Amino acid sequence: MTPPESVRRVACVGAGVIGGGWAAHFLARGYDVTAWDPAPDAGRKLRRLVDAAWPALTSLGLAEGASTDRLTVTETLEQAVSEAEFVQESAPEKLDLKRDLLSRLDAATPPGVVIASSTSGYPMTDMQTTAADPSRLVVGHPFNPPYLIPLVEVVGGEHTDAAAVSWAARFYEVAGKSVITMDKEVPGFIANRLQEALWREALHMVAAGEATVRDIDLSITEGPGLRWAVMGPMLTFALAGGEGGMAHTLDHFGPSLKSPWTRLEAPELDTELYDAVVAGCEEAADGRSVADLVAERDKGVIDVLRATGRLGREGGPR
Ligand SMILES: NC(=O)C1=CN([C@@H]2O[C@H](COP(=O)(O)OP(=O)(O)OC[C@H]3O[C@@H](n4cnc5c(N)ncnc54)[C@H](O)[C@@H]3O)[C@@H](O)[C@H]2O)C=CC1
Ligand SMILES: C[N+](C)(C)CC(=O)CC(=O)[O-]
Repeated sequence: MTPPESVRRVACVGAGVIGGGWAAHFLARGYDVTAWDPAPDAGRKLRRLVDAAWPALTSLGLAEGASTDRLTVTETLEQAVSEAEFVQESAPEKLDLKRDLLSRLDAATPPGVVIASSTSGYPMTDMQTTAADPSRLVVGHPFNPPYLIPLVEVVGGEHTDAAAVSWAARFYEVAGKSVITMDKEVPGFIANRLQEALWREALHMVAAGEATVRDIDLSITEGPGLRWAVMGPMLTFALAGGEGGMAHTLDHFGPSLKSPWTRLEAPELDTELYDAVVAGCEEAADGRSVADLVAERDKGVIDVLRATGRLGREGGPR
């Protein structure tokens, strides 16, 4: 198994929105990228996506030797992976298709090479059922576009070797990604469960004529979204408790979790959950006081407002 730090050749199988974004990311990080996709015009679309992303990636800073010339679009899947040291699968989100494809990739990829799926939510346990060597199959779930959004969620299936999960996590770090490695297989992983919960509520409100699509998006971009680029939902709500932190937030706003207006089944806010959330926020604060966190949040929000041209307009941020 090639050490993650020594990988030079990456294969991207499935080169649509996400596979193309992965190819752009790996190219910008200086890798040789081979890509295969069965669509007749996939190569042209892939090169168009990469060329469109390249100016932004150049402005962000390319790795030494990075070049779009290091992209090779192959005629067959087997050619794409024959010398790959890592494989990123980004085919359609269809379970049977992924099962068959991962088996094909397993058969065609040199032994010991980790194969990661971009799946948005399928457990690897459900996808690795027919592969001859399921031990090297992991989930490496990206966020669109992978060449700009750093997060990748890594998790194995029941038959995945723990070494493959840790290898993949390390490789993604070396390749410039922000990695969350999950110990438990949870459909939808972490971020999709969170953002799709919000999306479900938004769809309910549109269906009930309670909010327009425009107002739903504005409610985030002009509200919580500004904070979420700087601080996640837990620490953000800890600051809602002022000096009392998350403990006060839970005491003050916990009962509203059971409000009749919510459509989402709320967990029982029992002592175990209460203590876990409070302790988790204290750990995340990492010694920073509430005042430190408030200052950090406010600076970050101002930076985001400025970066998105919303600072200083008449009437303040809009
Ligand atoms: N679009 C998004 O925002 C995100 C998508 N994902 C995941 O990435 C994967 C790909 O999604 P998208 O890129 O959005 O879809 P897409 O439809 O843009 O691209 C899928 C590509 O797969 C190709 N393809 C079809 N059958 C194939 C096969 N048997 N083997 C290889 N390639 C095949 C298609 O020609 C197409 O180019 C899915 O698992 C999706 O859940 C993950 C994160 C975000
Ligand atoms: C819409 N989606 C479920 C495919 C989104 C993702 O999986 C991650 C993202 O890019 O938000």
